Amino acid sequence: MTNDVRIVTEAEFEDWQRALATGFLEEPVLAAEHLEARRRQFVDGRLLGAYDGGRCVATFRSFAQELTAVGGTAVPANAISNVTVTPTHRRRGLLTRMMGRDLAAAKERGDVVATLISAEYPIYGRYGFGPATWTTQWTVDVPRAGLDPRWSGPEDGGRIDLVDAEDVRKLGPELYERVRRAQPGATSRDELWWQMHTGAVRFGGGWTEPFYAVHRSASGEVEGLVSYTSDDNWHHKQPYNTAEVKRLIAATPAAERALWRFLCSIDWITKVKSGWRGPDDLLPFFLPDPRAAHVTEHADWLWVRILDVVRALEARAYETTGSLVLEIVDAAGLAGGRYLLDASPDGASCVPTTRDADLVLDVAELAALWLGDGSASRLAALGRVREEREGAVRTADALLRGARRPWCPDIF
Ligand SMILES: CC(=O)SCCNC(=O)CCNC(=O)[C@H](O)C(C)(C)COP(=O)(O)OP(=O)(O)OC[C@H]1O[C@@H](n2cnc3c(N)ncnc32)[C@H](O)[C@@H]1OP(=O)(O)O
Repeated sequence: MTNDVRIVTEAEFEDWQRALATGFLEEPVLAAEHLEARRRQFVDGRLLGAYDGGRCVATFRSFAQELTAVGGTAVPANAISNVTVTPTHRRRGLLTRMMGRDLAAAKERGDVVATLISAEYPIYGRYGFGPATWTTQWTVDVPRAGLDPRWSGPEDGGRIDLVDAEDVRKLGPELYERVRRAQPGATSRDELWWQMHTGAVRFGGGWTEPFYAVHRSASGEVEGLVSYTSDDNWHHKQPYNTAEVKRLIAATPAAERALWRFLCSIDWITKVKSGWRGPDDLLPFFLPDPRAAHVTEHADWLWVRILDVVRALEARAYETTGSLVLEIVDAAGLAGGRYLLDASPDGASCVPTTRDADLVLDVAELAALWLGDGSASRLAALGRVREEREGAVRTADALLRGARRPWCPDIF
């Protein structure tokens, strides 16, 4: 029997939510308060469900987002989340049908890309998504770092202040807007995000109220914000506690340095867990001994699916001048074709062309190249980019690679 895939009505939300919790192996029935909180996502989201005899057996949600391209332009993105298929209905093509429907709608609407954070690596490549940002977590062994134990605040006239959740909801959004517009790979946050991440709206159990600290520059401007928790490991002979960073954002390297320095100076704290950082984060090099920062995780993070090659390539910035004819293979028929990219630091044009291709690649490979992280040479070595004109791979690397690696600070 084929299951019906359709848009979920408000009256069906509770059943959809139960299916979602089941797919993510969470308690299937939510407390009324948490259900109401989650219902708020319904307002801004596009919810799909698959139904079997009136019961929801698969879930899918997408919502409007912005993604920062290389150079700082934010492009409209179709963010995908809450993808589940109930274990009794797996491997019958339900995800494929929901994805096909949602991506077609996003293309029709004019979104430039679709984005998601993938639960497992093998799921989304088949739909044209490629891993476009990576994340690294470090644990700092504070005594080993070689920092001056007498530190009592920034030396440059800046200051660190502990603040409350309410202050974070007031100060955070403006700071984050500044940060994400300068950070390729960063995605937008809405008001609900700030409420969820400061405890004002709770989706379920597992919330520990963090400490919040802001960094202000010498002129009083808020330039950095950190939320962190600490474990309860106090021992009367030898305190050894771990501070775990939930989120740390900074608009300047001075604010970034000061916040890490602050975390490493808190009495009793002997370890600082960094949370999800960009793979070329400055953290280890703020420490006199960078080896005190151990990598504990390194993994793919934001997956991107290019829906509109012309607008994607014209939206980003280029450090050098060059042209390339890219042949993009797209099995779903959403973005495939041959495109001539003419790029320079003054801007770029991208148009469909009948000229011979310089490089042939799948749309999934274009994602990382577009966001500045991919190496065309590496992809060519793996056989995922085919060079049709000698030197085209080198041109692609010179044109497309970003000066810093992209980073998406959020999970959604
Ligand atoms: C953005 C997010 O929300 S990420 C969260 C994703 N959700 C989860 O991980 C929750 C647990 N898993 C699930 O709910 C399901 O297994 C899903 C959603 C991953 C897949 O749903 P299904 O309906 O079974 O997928 P569908 O039948 O459409 O499969 C399509 C293809 O992908 C393959 N595939 C699906 N899931 C996986 C997987 N986890 N690993 C490898 N291959 C997979 C299928 O084998 C199939 O391949 P084929 O076309 O070669 O036959």
